[in-house]
Amino acid sequence: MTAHRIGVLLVNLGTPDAPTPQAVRRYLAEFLSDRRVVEIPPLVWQPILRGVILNTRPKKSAHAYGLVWTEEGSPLAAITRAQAEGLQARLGAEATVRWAMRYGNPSIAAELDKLQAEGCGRILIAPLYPQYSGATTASAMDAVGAALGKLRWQPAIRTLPAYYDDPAHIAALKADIERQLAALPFAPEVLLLSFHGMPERTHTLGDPYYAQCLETARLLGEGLARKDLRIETSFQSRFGRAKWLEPATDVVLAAEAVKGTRRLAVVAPGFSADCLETREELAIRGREQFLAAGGSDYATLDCLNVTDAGMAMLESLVRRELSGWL
Ligand SMILES: C=CC1=C(C)c2cc3[nH]c(cc4nc(cc5[nH]c(cc1n2)c(C)c5CCC(=O)O)C(CCC(=O)O)=C4C)c(C)c3C=C
Ligand SMILES: [Fe+2]
Ligand SMILES: [Fe+2]
Repeated sequence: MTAHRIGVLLVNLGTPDAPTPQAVRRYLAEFLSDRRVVEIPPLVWQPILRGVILNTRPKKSAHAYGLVWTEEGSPLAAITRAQAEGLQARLGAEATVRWAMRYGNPSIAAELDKLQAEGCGRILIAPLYPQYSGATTASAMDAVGAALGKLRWQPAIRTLPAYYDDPAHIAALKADIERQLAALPFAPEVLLLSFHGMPERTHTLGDPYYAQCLETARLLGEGLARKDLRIETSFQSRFGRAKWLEPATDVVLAAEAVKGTRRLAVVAPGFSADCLETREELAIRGREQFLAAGGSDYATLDCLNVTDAGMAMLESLVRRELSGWL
């Protein structure tokens, strides 16, 4: 085998194969059994997961997925695939680009196998999480490690570091958010930066995610600063009974409306691709929460997805990490 080619593997979280309770159950069972995600001893957690959560949540979540499902499948998978195709077009013959999901399909192990079969002896793993968390970035690398553990002949591996404060990332977000704000039919008084939350305990135990979200928010806030727009930060998607990072997005949306904010836009700079959390939780439920509390105009801005700004940023980060290989 000649293994001189360079491979790039884009990795995102994962998503069910279909918006059905059965498919969502399979996905949640894998996701929520990851000890990087739920840091409760398995002897305590597994009975709760199998006895309660997997009997109730799949039906509710499948309904939510059904509201945002596209002809190309789950938004997260469809957009990650499009990002891989876009990056492939930008890198041309210089590298082979594939994409994988940490949970569900296509799996990290299967895509690493394909890259090797295509002659890639050097592979850059690019977890598409701007902010590092053990629950996301490290978990993706655990899956890479597990796949490598089964190989006699391993490829050389590099990893794209978190890019929460990278000037190219902040500039791409700023340009894309300004473009979208200018196209809105109303002028928002508040721009809410909503990041996915996590248990506060995970932060206390030393996970850098919270600090990196706040730094992205600070840099982006400086970049977007103007007199007629107040920028706020919040954390969404609370799961389970433990205390999560605060302030919670749903609480902030209602509180803003109650204190008189009429026009609000929300954007999620912690997601590289739109997904259930943006298209359903923010765009549908968030809207209901804000309008029910007295708001009049609400918009959810898109993630960077496959915009020129987003793809140019991804290409520049990947080329930088491939230096010496390309
Ligand atoms: C962007 C970073 C993410 C962190 C940090 C994160 C932590 C985390 N998430 C859960 C529980 C759930 N998350 C769910 C969906 C989901 N989470 C992320 C990203 C992060 N999660 C994304 C991109 C998505 C969307 C997936 C999609 O298919 O579109 C879900 C599933 C949906 C549902 O049933 O509500 C759960 C559950 C925990 C416990 C956690 C802890 C650190
Ligand atoms: Fe999550
Ligand atoms: Fe959610």
